[in-house]
Amino acid sequence: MSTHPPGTALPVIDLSLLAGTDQERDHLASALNDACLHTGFFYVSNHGIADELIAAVFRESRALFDLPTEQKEAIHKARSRANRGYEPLRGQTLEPGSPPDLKEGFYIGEELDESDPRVQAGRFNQGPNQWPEGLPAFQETMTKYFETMNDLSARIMEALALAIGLPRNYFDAFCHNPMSTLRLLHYPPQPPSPAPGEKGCGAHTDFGGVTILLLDDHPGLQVWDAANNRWINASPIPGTFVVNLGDMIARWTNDRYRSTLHRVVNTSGAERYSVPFFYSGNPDHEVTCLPACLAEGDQTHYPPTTVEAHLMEMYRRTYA
Ligand SMILES: O=C(O)CCC(=O)C(=O)O
Ligand SMILES: [Fe+2]
Repeated sequence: MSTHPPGTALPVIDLSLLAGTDQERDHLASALNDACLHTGFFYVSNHGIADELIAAVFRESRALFDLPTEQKEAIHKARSRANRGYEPLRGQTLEPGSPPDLKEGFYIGEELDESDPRVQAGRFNQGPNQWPEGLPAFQETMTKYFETMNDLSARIMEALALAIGLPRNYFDAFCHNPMSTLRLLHYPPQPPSPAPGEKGCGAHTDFGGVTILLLDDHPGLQVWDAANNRWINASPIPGTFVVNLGDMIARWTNDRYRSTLHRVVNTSGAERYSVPFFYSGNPDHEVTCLPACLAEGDQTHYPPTTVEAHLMEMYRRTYA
C-alpha cells in the first residue's frame, strides 16, 4: 500500500500496517519489496515517533552547530578512537574527485565507557561519546532519540523480513546489541557560484544496514534513478522519515535489493539540517547470502562476512 506524493517519485510506506491484519501486512511486504527492488529508498509514515522528540533533536542540533568554533573543535572527532564528535565544514569528501562536502557534522554512538569489554578489546567504533559543554539537554535528547531509532530500525527489519518472504522475526538476532551511528548534519546554503562539483554531500551509498533519515523543511536530497538515468528529488514530507538500504543489505540479498547513490545539493538558500541514523545490527552477526535471495543456478556475488568486518572494510575503502 504505497502512494507517490507530488514532488517525488519515491513511495511512502505506512509502517503501522506491521501491527495490522495479515492482509495489511501482506500489502506492506509487497509495497516494501517493490521499493527495495527499485532504489531501496522510501518514505516511512505512521512510525509512531513523537513530534516533541523530533523537535527537540533539531533544537539541540542547531544549538550545537551554533557554538563557537573553539568549543566544537574541543570535541573534534580526531580526539576519539570510536569516531565520535565534531567534523568541521569541508571535513569529508564523499564523492572522490569532487571538492570537499559543504556540511559540518557530529557523530554519536552507543555510550560505552573505557571499562566495557568491547572497548577494552578495541572493537571497531566502540567507546565513549564526546558531549558538548554548555548544552544541558543535549546528551539526554540525543540518547533518547538514539534508543528510539534503534527500536524503529528493528521494526523496519521486521518489515524487511516480510518483504523478502522470510518469517517476521528472521532478523531478531541481527537486531540484538546493534551497532548504530547517529549523525547530526548542518548544510550552509550553496554559495551563488559554487566550485565545479561542489555539493553539500557528494554522491555516495551508505555502508551499513538501513539508514533512517530525518529531514527539516528544506529540500536538497537527491537519489539516483538508474532505470531512468536521472536524479530524483527526495523532498521532505512532513511526518515521515526517508529510509534507505545500505551496502550490507545489498550484499546480504545478493544485490536483489539496492543500495543507491544519493547526494545533497542545498539550493534552498537557507541553512539545512538533517539527522541520519545508520543501523548496522550486531557486530558479530554473519552476513551470508540469504538463501531466499539465491535463485536456482545463481552464483553468490560476495563471500560471507560479519557486520563488523563489512563495516571495517567499507571504512577502509572510503578513508584510505
Ligand atoms: O542530509 C541528507 O539529506 C543526506 C545525508 C546522507 O546521505 C548521509 O549522511 O549519508
Ligand atoms: Fe547517505
